This record gives sequence, structure tokens and C-alpha cells, in this order.
Amino acid sequence: MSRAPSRQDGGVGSGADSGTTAHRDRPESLAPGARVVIKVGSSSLTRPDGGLDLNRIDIIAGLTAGMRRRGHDVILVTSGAVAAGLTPLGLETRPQELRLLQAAASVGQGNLMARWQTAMSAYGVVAAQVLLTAQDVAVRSHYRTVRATFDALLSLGAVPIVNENDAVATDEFSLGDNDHLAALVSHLVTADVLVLLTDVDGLWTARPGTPGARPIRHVRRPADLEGVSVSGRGSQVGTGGMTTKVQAATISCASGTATLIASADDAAALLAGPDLPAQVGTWFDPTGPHRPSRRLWIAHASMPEGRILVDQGAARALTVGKKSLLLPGVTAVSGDFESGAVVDIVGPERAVARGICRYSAAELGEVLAARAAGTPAPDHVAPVVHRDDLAELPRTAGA
Ligand SMILES: Nc1ncnc2c1ncn2[C@@H]1O[C@H](COP(=O)(O)OP(=O)(O)O)[C@@H](O)[C@H]1O
Ligand SMILES: N[C@@H](CCC(=O)OP(=O)(O)O)C(=O)O
Repeated sequence: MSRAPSRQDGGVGSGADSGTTAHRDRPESLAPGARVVIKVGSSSLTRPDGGLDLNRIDIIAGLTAGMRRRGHDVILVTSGAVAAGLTPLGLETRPQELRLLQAAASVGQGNLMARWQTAMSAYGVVAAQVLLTAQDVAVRSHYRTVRATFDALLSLGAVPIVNENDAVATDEFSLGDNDHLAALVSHLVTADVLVLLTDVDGLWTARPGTPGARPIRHVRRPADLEGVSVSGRGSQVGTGGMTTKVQAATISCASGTATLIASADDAAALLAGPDLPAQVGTWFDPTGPHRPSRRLWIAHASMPEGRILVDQGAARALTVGKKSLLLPGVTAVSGDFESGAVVDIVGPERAVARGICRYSAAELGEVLAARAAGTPAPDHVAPVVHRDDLAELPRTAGA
């Protein structure tokens, strides 16, 4: 499907947009042709008795079909596999143990996908199951393959229906929550808008029900979140609460994808036509351009294999000077990695960046040892991490 030229404005109609970041209003409509990732949480797909809410699945399938007719590419990220597997296995509540969660997800995913497929096909939409693991986004060659799969599905007019492949995820190697998965998928497909549908009307100043808590309708920049109390405790069936949604919005917005957190009850009000009512959900403006996928992959999806400690001057050169990391700034190295590995770069106060290291840990160790002994170091001229291979980490991340 052809894409509308919506990249400059985050895929939204300009509405009352003054054009300046400081006074930008919330957009009033979805731009024609915007590519939209819709994530539906477990809390929105399950009934109080634990079964799948087929009415909700039908509504979202119908909205997806309508959006496709209006020219949008739609990618659905669905939770609910664990929740859908509990009752058939005779489990009364969500188990803690990984193997039981995986058993539930294995049973539930088939059920969940069958329901989506039936609902989508009733509206003439071809649904495609895509189950991802952390490896698929952490290993660059997998990442490229997955992106090609999404491109093929979208160009053939199918709607990818994505979940984590919970049955094979391990404790150490799992995406953990579908809000994060939805942010990574948004980046993979260069989405214009990410819609996180949940059981609450967007982000509130504090957990709804807290005295004085009120909904926030528009987040223009991360600083707008100061003072907002976000809890990781969600519904009975959900994972991560509002914390993972705000993290997902932050990741997506930084890579040019506007994000809307809203109640699944308001899905029709938001997605049945181009209009985006101002008093529904929370809209997060994009905070950066659609970034080259390589940099975002380095920052949010890759698995660092080691750490390079740097002095204050090097940390400043990376963060303020926007420079490459050079050998003289390196003070120590940890981990056993080959050249080409992703590493965290840690300054005296915190982890400042993540990047692809052009030397192995052993080569860096040799340089450091020679420096300590006052003997000539091997004659390396290449930067340790080139600026093009480097992504800065936000202040809150890392050490
Ligand atoms: N500041 C906040 N604003 C809105 N909701 C919040 C906030 N802090 C915590 N929450 C909780 O987050 C829950 C949604 O998260 P979760 O149950 O994980 O949903 P999902 O299953 O849709 O991913 C809401 O039910 C709400 O109680
Ligand atoms: N992959 C899991 C979803 C985990 C998750 O993040 O759930 P939720 O917080 O409801 O989006 C499942 O399908 O049950």
C-alpha cells in the first residue's frame, strides 16, 4: 500500500498545530495513509471470568478493516495468550512460574489467533500471525529479516497480528511486556502512530482512583511527565501497568512515532474515522524524527555484550560534543566481546551511550595494559565506537 507523505508531522493531521513544538495542540485527525500500530492489552481482551472478550475482538477487527479501506496500513500487537490459556488448563489465576506461564501461552495463543483470524476474515481482512522473540529484535540479522517479513505482509495487504513467542521466551531473554514489543514493532515498520489500547482512559496524573488524579490529554515532551505518578502495577491480567506504556511512548516518540494511550472502550471513537477527539486518551507528540533504524536498534533492541568505561572528557565528547569515542578516553573494559559487538559506554556518573565497538575486548585490554605499563600501545587509529554506530542513552538509564 502506498504511504501518504506523513513523516514530517508524525502522521497526524495538523489541526490547530501552530508549527512550534512549544505551543503545538493535540492533532485533530489521523493523516490519510498514516501507518498505525495498534496494541491491545490483556485487560482489554479478557472478560471478568477470564475468557476472551469476543465482542472486543470483533469491534477491533471491524475498525481495522475500516482503517485499511481508508488507506491506512495497520499492524496489530495483541496480548492475551496467557490469559486465554488459563481457563482451559484449569488455572484460576495468572501463575508466577515461567513454565506455567509458557504452558498457558501455548494453549492461549492458538485460541487467541483463531479468534482474531475469524473476526478479521468476517470483515474481508487477511490476518497474519507474527510471533517474535527478544532474539528477533536483539540480533541484527534477525531484525532485518523480521522487517522484510513485515514489509512483505503489508505490501500484500495483510494485517500482521503480533505477539511475543511466549512459549520459547526464557527469563533472561524475554521482551517481558507487549508495550515494549509494540514500540519495537513501531520502529521496525516505521509507524506514524502507535495506539496503546488498555483498560483506562490514558495516562493520569496518578493511578486512577487516587484522590485528585486527573487525565492528561497531551504530552509534548518528556519534561511534561515530571510529577506524574505512574505505577507498574496494572490490572489482574496485564503486565507492567502504566509504567511500560509510558516507556513505550518515550521510545516510540523518540523515533518519530506519535503515541496515543487510550481505553479500548474508546477504540471506535478514535479509530472509526479520521477525527481524533481531544478529550479521549493521552496523545504523546513525537520528540524526534524517524531515526535510522540502526541507531534505534542499538539503543533499544540490541543486547550489550560488554561495557567500556570512559573518563569525564570522553563522556562529554559523546553527549555534548556528539563525537565518536576515541581510545584515549577509555579507562577500562569489561566483558568478553569480539569487534562488532554492542557495548555500553559508561562515564564516571552513568551509562551515557550504547554502540558498536570496532575493537574486541582483548584488543582494548592490550591497549590499556600497555598504557598502564608505560610501553608503546598497539598502533590503532580507528575510533573505538564511531559516531554513526552510537546511540546516546537517556539520563535515567544505566549506571
Ligand atoms: N498514572 C496512571 N495513569 C493511568 N493508569 C495507571 C497509572 N498508574 C498505574 N495505572 C494502571 O495501569 C493499568 C493498565 O496497565 P495494564 O493492566 O498492564 O494494562 P494492559 O493489560 O492493557 O497492558 C490501569 O488499569 C491503571 O490502574
Ligand atoms: N505475551 C503476553 C502479554 C504480556 C503483556 O505485556 O500483557 P499486557 O500488559 O496485557 O499487554 C500474552 O500474550 O499473554
